[in-house]
Amino acid sequence: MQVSADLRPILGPQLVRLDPMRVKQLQDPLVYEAIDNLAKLSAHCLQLRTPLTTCEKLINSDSTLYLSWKYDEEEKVSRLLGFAKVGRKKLFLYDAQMQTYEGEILCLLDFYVHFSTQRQGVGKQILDYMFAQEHTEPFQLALDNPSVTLLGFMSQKYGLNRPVWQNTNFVVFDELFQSLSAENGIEKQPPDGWRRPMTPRRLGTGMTDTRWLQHAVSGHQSKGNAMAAPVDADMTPQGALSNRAHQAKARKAHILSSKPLW
Ligand SMILES: CC(=O)SCCNC(=O)CCNC(=O)[C@H](O)C(C)(C)COP(=O)(O)OP(=O)(O)OC[C@H]1O[C@@H](n2cnc3c(N)ncnc32)[C@H](O)[C@@H]1OP(=O)(O)O
Repeated sequence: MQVSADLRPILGPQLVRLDPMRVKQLQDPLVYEAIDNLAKLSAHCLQLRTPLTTCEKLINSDSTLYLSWKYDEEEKVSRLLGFAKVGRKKLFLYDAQMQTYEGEILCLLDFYVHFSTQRQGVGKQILDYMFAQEHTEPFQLALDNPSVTLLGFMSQKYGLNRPVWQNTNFVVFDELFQSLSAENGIEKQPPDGWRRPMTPRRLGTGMTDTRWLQHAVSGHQSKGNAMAAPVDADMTPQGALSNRAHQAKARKAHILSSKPLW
């Protein structure tokens, strides 16, 4: 995304952290437009009707944008290369054994590198910078409805290849739960803001044990959009990389295209 101006005095270094206050302080229509246009490409890539990211939304949110850009001395233009938008969200999660957890976790909400610059290491640079700034390890990140490309990226660049899909379309990695589990018989302390709720009480006759958890949460509550069809719990990496990503994408597209009920 090209801007015919030298953005060095405005943006500073080539990898920049833009929290809502910083975005507000930019006060530069050129930069706002360039970020919004890059976010539109991200939405187009994911076949979303509305961009997940705009500067206006960022200013009014508690999300942070990590932006990679560079100034081309020869052509005297600035180019926005890619961005990652993250935010902390309180999530209710279950692991592959249906143990339940809840806590605040850093979520990757939107991640895009301009198509002309992909597979040149920009995405990894952005996430590495983000992890350092947020004092977070890659396995502690939740991905909001990740694309197949993003799952491949996390596997290849960070060795995270055991995604655990949640009914909310978030994905966390098995390593997150491993880091919380007992070591040498001693239960590890969960991170701040985390607790593992008691095993849910049995419903009905008790014939179903914990199976009800698989289908109990059928839609994204915050979107107010419960769906009739539950997502199949295919926990194999292959299944996660293909079927479930497509299902999640289809569900998200459905949610975005649904007419409001009122
Ligand atoms: C929560 C969410 O935001 S979900 C949406 C994620 N965004 C997208 O899917 C949009 C399209 N993709 C992109 O914008 C980028 O490819 C990103 C952001 C996923 C990664 O950025 P890049 O700058 O390409 O990453 P980087 O160069 O550091 O690493 C490349 C790795 O990403 C993966 N990857 C990137 N593009 C592709 C592709 N077209 N096909 C398969 N794997 C790919 C591979 O693991 C690749 O490693 P390799 O080139 O050694 O095979």
